[in-house]
Amino acid sequence: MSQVKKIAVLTSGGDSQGMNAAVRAVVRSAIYFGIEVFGIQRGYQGLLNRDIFPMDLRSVGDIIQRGGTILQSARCLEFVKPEGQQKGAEILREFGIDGLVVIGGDGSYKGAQKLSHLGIKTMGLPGTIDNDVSFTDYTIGFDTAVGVVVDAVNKLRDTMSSHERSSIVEVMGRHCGDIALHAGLASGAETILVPEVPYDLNEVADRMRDNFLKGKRHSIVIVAEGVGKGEDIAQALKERHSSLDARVTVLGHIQRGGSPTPFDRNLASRLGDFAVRKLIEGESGKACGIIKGELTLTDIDQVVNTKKDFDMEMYNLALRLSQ
Ligand SMILES: Nc1ncnc2c1ncn2[C@@H]1O[C@H](COP(=O)(O)OP(=O)(O)OP(=O)(O)O)[C@@H](O)[C@H]1O
Ligand SMILES: O=P(O)(O)OC[C@H]1O[C@](O)(CO)[C@@H](O)[C@@H]1O
Ligand SMILES: [Mg+2]
Repeated sequence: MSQVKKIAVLTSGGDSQGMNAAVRAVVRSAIYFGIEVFGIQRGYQGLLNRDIFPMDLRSVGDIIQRGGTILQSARCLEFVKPEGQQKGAEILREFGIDGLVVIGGDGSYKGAQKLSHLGIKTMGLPGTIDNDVSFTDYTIGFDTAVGVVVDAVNKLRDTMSSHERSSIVEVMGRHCGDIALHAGLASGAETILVPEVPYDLNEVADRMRDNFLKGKRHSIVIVAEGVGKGEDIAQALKERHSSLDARVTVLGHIQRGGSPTPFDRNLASRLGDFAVRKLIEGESGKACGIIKGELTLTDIDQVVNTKKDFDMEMYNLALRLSQ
């Protein structure tokens, strides 16, 4: 018989497509295994505000296909402080909650780590478009966000080719170039600028000019926001070669919206159920992930202390194929 009788779930940090599918999976699996489930509104802020309510099977109906998060999300500064974390742990105890599932990114994981050190059984689920969480190949929302970027680049290509222009596309990913990399390879971008790889703007400008001379009719540059502003890059390129007619598109929060892809829905469903089953088995202070298709469990301490590797092979491939 499981020691876990009541669990809670929250979504934290920037929302991501598939968070709803993850919440649904947590709620429905918990109920299936005879566990009471509570939702916490607005992440750690809602926890501190005691915004905690029971969830049932119907409360997660009709959400698997919806972007955003029905639990809403927040960035809560109070929770970064030890007093906030202490208060959060006390509130969870007051509600009789024996396990907490935190769906969020690397920052949210740090909050879960702190709660776990305070004796709360926690499970992290990687929910962020950034794909910057270690010990998982993919985070929930990343695939959908990459799809949004690729769709936008497809459209930009049409008009850029007609006018023989360059398109500078600024994409999200605070400190991580994964959205830029995966969208860049999938959309055939000639240049991918990411925080993980140093670059020389003179070389980038020369390469773009040469590509036009070789007969290319457009040039796509994907810039991860961690590198700098697309507008500044465009200006710098034009200063090097005035022939480069570079136009900037900042995709912004559109990347965080829309219906999750089947990949994100399935990832979220598998991970949500896995988190519940692992809590029942007595696991705590862990992060759930997927590595080479297999669901994995890693100490959350290790996850928050490890920076995710950047895939240089994929980066070089993208450059090779876009000659
Ligand atoms: N060091 C920390 N200790 C405790 N809590 C933290 C810490 N860092 C972040 N958090 C909590 O997690 C929340 C979300 O973190 P953050 O804003 O970094 O987003 P995230 O979870 O990384 O998601 P994303 O990067 O996708 O927006 C913070 O607002 C804060 O409440
Ligand atoms: O929505 P906000 O708070 O402006 O945060 C934007 C940041 O959140 C992310 O979208 C991740 O959730 C980052 O890629 C981006 O830098
Ligand atoms: Mg983050």
